[in-house]
Amino acid sequence: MSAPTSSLTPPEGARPPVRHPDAPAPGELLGAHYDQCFGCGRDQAHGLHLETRAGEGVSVTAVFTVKAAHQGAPGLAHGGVLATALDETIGSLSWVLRTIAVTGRLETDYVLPVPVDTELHLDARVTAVHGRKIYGTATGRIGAPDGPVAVRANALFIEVKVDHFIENGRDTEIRAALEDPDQVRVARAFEVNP
Ligand SMILES: CCCCC/C=C\C/C=C\C/C=C\C/C=C\CCCC(=O)SCCNC(=O)CCNC(=O)[C@H](O)C(C)(C)COP(=O)(O)OP(=O)(O)OC[C@H]1O[C@@H](n2cnc3c(N)ncnc32)[C@H](O)[C@@H]1OP(=O)(O)O
Repeated sequence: MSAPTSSLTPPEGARPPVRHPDAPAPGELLGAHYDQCFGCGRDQAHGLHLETRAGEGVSVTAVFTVKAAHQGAPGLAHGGVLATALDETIGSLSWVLRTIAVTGRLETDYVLPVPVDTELHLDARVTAVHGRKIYGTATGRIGAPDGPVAVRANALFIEVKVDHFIENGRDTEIRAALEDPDQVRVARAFEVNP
């Protein structure tokens, strides 16, 4: 029987990721890509408020503090919320690639329960790129960057243009985003590729 293949395994011909020359410096705090984003948005009252920083190479780190609103079982984080934190962290690699991409597939391993009030320290990196397909991986650790591994994910992101959002988003929010100079500046920053 041949080895199992997965859409999360980079195909032959995939290449290593390239850090964009204008990527934020390692350690630099990445802003929100959208103020209403459930993962990183500053104005999203119900969100995770992830604080993400650029790393070395094509990597990022993030911190997510688990709140009572994120519970699934008493005193423990909901698995879907943890998947969101992993998804958002991998998605933030967009800032380092300067490429807009959306999640096509996300596979999550839950290793340890994560209590409320935990600071979950996440790190993510791009492992390979093949055409519009971007392969990423992320790990979440409890309490510190070298704490015990609680969650892991592998993901396939697909590169899209800003038009993806303009064509698919609800009119009200798209109009507001296009009228917000800060939002337009963020979107433009991702459109310029060498
Ligand atoms: C003006 C407002 C602007 C606002 C935004 C501004 C800036 C944003 C900037 C930066 C973003 C920064 C950070 C983001 C951080 C976190 C966000 C979290 C990420 C998310 O939470 S994001 C939401 C969830 N996400 C979706 O909402 C996607 C829904 N979906 C689709 O919109 C389509 O489905 C799409 C576009 C994915 C593909 O559609 P498509 O037509 O363009 O391309 P196609 O189907 O041809 O796929 C091309 C190749 O990918 C392979 N492929 C595709 N899907 C696959 C799958 N699932 N599994 C395995 N392989 C797959 C195909 O097999 C083919 O492979 P091959 O080339 O080898 O044949």
